[in-house]
Amino acid sequence: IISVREEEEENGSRQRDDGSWKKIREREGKDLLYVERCQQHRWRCAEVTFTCSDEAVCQHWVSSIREQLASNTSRPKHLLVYINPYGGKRQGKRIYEQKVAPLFTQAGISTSVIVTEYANHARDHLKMEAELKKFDGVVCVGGDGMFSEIIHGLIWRTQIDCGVDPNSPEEALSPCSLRIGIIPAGSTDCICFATVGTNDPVTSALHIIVGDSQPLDVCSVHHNNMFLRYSVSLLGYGFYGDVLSDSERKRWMGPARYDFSGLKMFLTHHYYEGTVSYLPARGIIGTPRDATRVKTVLAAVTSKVKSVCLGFFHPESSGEWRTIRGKFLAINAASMSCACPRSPKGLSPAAHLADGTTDLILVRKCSRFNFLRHLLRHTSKDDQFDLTFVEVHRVRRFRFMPRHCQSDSDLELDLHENSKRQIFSQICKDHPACGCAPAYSSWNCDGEILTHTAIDVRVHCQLIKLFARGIEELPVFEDLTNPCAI
Ligand SMILES: CCCCCCCCCCCCC/C=C/[C@@H](O)[C@H](COP(=O)(O)O)NC(=O)CCCCCCCCCCCCCCC
Ligand SMILES: Nc1ncnc2c1ncn2[C@@H]1O[C@H](COP(=O)(O)OP(=O)(O)O)[C@@H](O)[C@H]1O
Ligand SMILES: [Ca+2]
Repeated sequence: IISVREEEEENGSRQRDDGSWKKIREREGKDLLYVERCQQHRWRCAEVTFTCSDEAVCQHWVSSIREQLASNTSRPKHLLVYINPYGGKRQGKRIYEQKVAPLFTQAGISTSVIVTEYANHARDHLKMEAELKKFDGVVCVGGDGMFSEIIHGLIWRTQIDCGVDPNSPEEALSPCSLRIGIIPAGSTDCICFATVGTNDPVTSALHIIVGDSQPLDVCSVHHNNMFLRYSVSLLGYGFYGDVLSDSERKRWMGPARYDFSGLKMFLTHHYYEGTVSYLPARGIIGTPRDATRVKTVLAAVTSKVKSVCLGFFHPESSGEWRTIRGKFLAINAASMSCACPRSPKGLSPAAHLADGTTDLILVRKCSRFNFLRHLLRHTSKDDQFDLTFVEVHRVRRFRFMPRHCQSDSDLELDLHENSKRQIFSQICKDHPACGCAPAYSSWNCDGEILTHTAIDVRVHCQLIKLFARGIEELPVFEDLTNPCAI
């Protein structure tokens, strides 16, 4: 139930929102607004009118429904809304005003709305000015970049308030208590799509109104013990880093810039050398190669319950660091599936939202034809990891070092090759058309470019919470309280 509304008209008929006329019965009716599930994870606000000849009974219904709604502590009552008017197709403000604000009003939610005036406005407002105590949640109207601003502000502020040093890579960060709602109005909107199942402003608004809660893992990214950024979706070096760098110069093209740059970078076919080391996740249920997708926190909780029962759940137990050196077309860390309309199953279809791990996907140097096979599998049912040049590991922590940054002793091992390369790189500078790979790519961190290439990444389990419930893949009326039923 979203809310209950009392009919005001006394006589005849009245016009509905859609223009049609509705007959008012003899007695006043009570409209009940409720959530209706539609296709493909979409939700809509539906309406049903109840009438009763006894006005006292009627009033009793209304007041008890209102009391129950008011006493529901998971539902937000005051929200702080940030709108990026320049994200995606620049429709953020219109989307919020036309589709979302009327629903919040209907549900009795009060809002404080800030339309951002410059990049990082929302982040800095949350970091320093916002009176967070007044609110039950934050709403982000924009794309993944705008969401990234919001979490940077909120996580930073929470650490300062809790006396935790946000710069230290070893520090356990304090979880943020305010939930975040995402109204999709960006270009990719993968964080919304992967946590709600669709990019639809009304559906997102309804998840906020009913007070859903979905914990989410956050990766912290450091360079030489210096904090760089947080990431919740994709950290991508090589292909996705290059696509992002190239597409930033084509912002005027709107969301199509990614397809243009994607094609360009596919044809450019650069590979990068470096060393990846990682700490494999131990004691968790599931692997990135699981055919069955388990995305809802419910399923994650269920597997925890099962593993506790079986006695092998050790959240902190980790193995030894492992190291892989090579030439890569792409190094991707997906902390969630990264599903989006371009790839409805995402970069790592079985990634969990809230298990404290990220899926590290290494795509080694291969032919253009093979890389295309890998890319195309993101759009079909075929397994994108089932290729000899692709490997995937579920990890808690990883580091990357581009070859040119490696220590002297490492490089001495490669001395012979290195001197050859220096000669060739000079030739390449003189003849740029020779197609030799450049030394560095950049990291795409949730759609923002990182300033360093050598990074240390650590997953912080369930650091933030969203107004979402993961993608529902279970029959709606199954007994969700009984783990054995799932
Ligand atoms: C041939 C078709 C291949 C399709 C492969 C699609 C894989 C798509 C996986 C996308 C993962 C996206 C992860 C999310 C990243 C976002 O954080 C981030 C920021 O979003 P925002 O702008 O909303 O703020 N978005 C991005 O970095 C955009 C990544 C987009 C990648 C598009 C790649 C298109 C590839 C086209 C290759 C074409 C080859 C054709 C050969 C004939
Ligand atoms: N008022 C503003 N003017 C310019 N840039 C902004 C403004 N508000 C936010 N931004 C920045 O715009 C960038 C893109 O925002 P986003 O909402 O993710 O759209 P898109 O999905 O199209 O990239 C983000 O890096 C964000 O920091
Ligand atoms: Ca995860």
